[in-house]
Amino acid sequence: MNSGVCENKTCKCMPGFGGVDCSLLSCGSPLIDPSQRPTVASNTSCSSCDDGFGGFNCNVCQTDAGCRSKPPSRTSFLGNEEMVCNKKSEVYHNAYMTCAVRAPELTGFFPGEYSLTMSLDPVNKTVNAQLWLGYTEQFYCDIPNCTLATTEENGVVQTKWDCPTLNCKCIKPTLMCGGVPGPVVTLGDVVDGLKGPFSLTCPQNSNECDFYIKDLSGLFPTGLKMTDCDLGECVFPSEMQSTVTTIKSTMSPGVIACLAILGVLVLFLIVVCSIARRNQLILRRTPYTLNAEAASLEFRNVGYTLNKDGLEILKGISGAAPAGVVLAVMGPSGAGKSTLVDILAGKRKDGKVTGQILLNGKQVHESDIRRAVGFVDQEDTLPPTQTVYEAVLYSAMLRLPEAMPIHRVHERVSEVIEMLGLTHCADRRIGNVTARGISGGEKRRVSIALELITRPPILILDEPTSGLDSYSAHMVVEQLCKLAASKTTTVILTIHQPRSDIFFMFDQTLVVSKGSALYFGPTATAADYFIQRGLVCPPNYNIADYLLDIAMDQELVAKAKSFNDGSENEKAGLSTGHQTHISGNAVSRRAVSNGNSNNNSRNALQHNNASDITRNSYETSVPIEEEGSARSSTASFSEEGARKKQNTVYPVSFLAQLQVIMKRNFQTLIRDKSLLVLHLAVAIVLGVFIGGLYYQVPMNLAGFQNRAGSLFFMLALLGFSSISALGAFTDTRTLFIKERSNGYYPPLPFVISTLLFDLIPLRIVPSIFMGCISYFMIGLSPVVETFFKFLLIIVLFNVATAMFCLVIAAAVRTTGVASLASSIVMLFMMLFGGFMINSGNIPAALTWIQYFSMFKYGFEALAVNEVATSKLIDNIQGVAFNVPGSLILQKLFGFDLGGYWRNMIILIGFNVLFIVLFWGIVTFRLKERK
Ligand SMILES: Nc1ncnc2c1ncn2[C@@H]1O[C@H](COP(=O)(O)OP(=O)(O)OP(=O)(O)O)[C@@H](O)[C@H]1O
Repeated sequence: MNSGVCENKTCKCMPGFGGVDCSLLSCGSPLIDPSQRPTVASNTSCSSCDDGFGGFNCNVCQTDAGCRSKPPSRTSFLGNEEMVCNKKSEVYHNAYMTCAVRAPELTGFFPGEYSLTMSLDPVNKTVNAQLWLGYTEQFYCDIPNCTLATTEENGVVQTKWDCPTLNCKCIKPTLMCGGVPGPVVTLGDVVDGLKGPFSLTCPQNSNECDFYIKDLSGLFPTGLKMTDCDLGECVFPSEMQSTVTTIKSTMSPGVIACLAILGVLVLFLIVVCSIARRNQLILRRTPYTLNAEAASLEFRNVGYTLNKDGLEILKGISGAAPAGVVLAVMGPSGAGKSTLVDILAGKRKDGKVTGQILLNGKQVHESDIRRAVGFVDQEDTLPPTQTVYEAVLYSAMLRLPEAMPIHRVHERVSEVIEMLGLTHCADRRIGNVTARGISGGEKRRVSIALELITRPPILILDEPTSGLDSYSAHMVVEQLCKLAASKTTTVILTIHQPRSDIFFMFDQTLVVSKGSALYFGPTATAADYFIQRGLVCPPNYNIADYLLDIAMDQELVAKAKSFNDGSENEKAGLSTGHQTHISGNAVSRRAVSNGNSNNNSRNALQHNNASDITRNSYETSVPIEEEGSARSSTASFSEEGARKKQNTVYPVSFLAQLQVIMKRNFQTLIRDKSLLVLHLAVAIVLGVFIGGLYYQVPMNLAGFQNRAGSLFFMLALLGFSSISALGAFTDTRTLFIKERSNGYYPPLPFVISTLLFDLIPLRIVPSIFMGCISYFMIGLSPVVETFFKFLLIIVLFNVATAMFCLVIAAAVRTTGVASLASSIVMLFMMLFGGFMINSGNIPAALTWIQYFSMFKYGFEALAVNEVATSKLIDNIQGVAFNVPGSLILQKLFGFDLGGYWRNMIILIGFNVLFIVLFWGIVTFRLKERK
């Protein structure tokens, strides 16, 4: 016992201990050989010590004379020195100490007077300690590898022993360690399991020391105060070389590290913001032009095969849309029109694409095609809470050059809105299935307006007239023809079954049947082409309908294809050249200007001159230049080059993108109040409910259960309310994919804006509301610091669970699967959260699960914060007890009592991890694939 070294039933004891197993106190003085010192019976004290010595076991010198009363056991370095008694806290050779221990928490369980004896050895860097209740030793500890530092800070000198580990042994049977009847609680396991670190701090001119063992900090929240300390060692004066270090800084290394990380983060943000601002200013100063010249698009042998089953959807289709024409791609449903225009627009396809696409006669990269093309999809994906004007304006602000003055942007928006006949509904909200807004046809035109706003060199539209009445369809196609005629934009569109008047507005027609081109050439000569092949359009029959009839009937298709007039170029495929298109264009324009709904193309051919007049009038109706400087599309591409130099392919800077997206998200939040109001209302109602249920809980056994229950229930509510993030994100996800694909903005500003507008109003504010209400109603700790630490944890927890749901929402496409996955994971996290099963009782094979539970960290932090410093006072069957809450937390829940900050940091870690995951998934997964 007591660190004695025993061999062959003989023990060599430490000074102050004796007996066969070193369990008895020895008296006399440490100057006597330990084996010669007189011992006393167990559980009794030394009645007297040698002169000049005192303390529990006569180890502590009191006077210089005492140290000199016997010959020293070692020799002085200087030879003729006499020993002195050093009573200062700075120890040089081997000091002994006896203190009374003040620990109200301990006396609650084990009443009596506590003393601590210690041997402090700076040479061997060890400390040995024994705790006594009365004169009965309860436990002892061997503490190796200590470092000793004596410091002076603000004039106060103090000595601190820091030891990383300790080995303690509880002595049985004793009151504290068990084996005797009486105490409700024993500390045998706790003491035997102590690991450290340990520290002892003794100020110079004080008889009080602080004793700290990390594992016991929960048991003794107010600390273990050592009073009436008596310390002394016999040393030679030459050994007393002071090593006092003066400390200037008052900050701990942890605080300094945190401040340094914070500083680096702030610096990083400042640098990023400065670069972003610089880029914005450069873009604002860059001279701009809008595209003023249409581009041509030629496609050769375009084929498309599905990867999964090798199905050939397109079979070598060729054609061209020269600059400034309208090319219509027609064909029956499923013929491959959408697939073709997707490929022409440079959209990412799942299958294998073959063939060539030439922009302005040159083969360019797919991304260059995407930049040159404005694409209007078959489906309308629009922001439902915006008005028509706002939707077009936001598109303009994201896609027109940032240098363009805002009044010019507004003018351009009004111009496009008017062009598409949307003026009457400009201030109406777009709406969706739940909130009715503008009509389907108006939505179609808004989709076109969003793309038209930038006046792209090529505009590709998939079924722009679907869902429109014949008047609107005519108007839309007419506007597209005007656009093409103005020579600023080439238009390629798919159309299912146009009316004849619309049909003759197209310059070129490509008829697709089962993935092959049946006809490509001027619209006006389509009828003649088929007449030559014996396929005559019946009188009074819409020629467009007749073409579709042929395309659907494989016998007729075969007949058309088998005809050989000797001119391969005139067969379905690439047509002869530019002149052909111009003449075709001229023919069709005539049909438009006459309002001719006659289906026969021969009639159309008779009005060639009128069509030219109409074209001229188109040219004057659409402004070509912006801000006075006309530029070719080549010039526009060099402007792209300037943007590339600034590492951006977007016309507006990152800051401008962020500003526009955030403004739109803010409007959505304000206009679609349901989610915000619901979250706040639920937070308030549930806050009051929890507060009422656990109203002013007392600090007894039942109250302890209620406190822990209320904290866990709060976390459960917040965790499950986070699942709403799934639905909220699913709504915006489709819009993001479409806008990203159309080059509105990159993922980062979207991610930042989504996080800000989900986390602040829907997670942080409601959790603060609920926390504030329930905290004071339940009667949790009134300490201000504890309250703010509580709020910090529930906010961090709620943000982490919401981020987790956002990650699931981004990763899983199906909302049903995403909700199921989130709910199940949430339930498992709850199960392993520390409330439902004690962490010490989890089967070994499953213990790892608890480390993934955000509930565990949140609950442990909340419980430790709330209960660790409080006391549980109750009376069970007449037995009164007064137990520190910390003991219950440790024993009942297996919690680490010093774990508040660690749990908080882990929750922050979860947040950071989920934010990075969310960004990664949005960036690398949420891409349009057709
Ligand atoms: N990724 C795909 N997986 C399976 N089938 C596909 C895929 N892409 C296209 N197809 C098939 O290819 C054919 C052509 O599709 P596409 O959408 O291009 O036709 P469409 O002419 O535009 O029809 P509609 O006028 O009805 O929109 C259809 O039969 C379609 O089912």
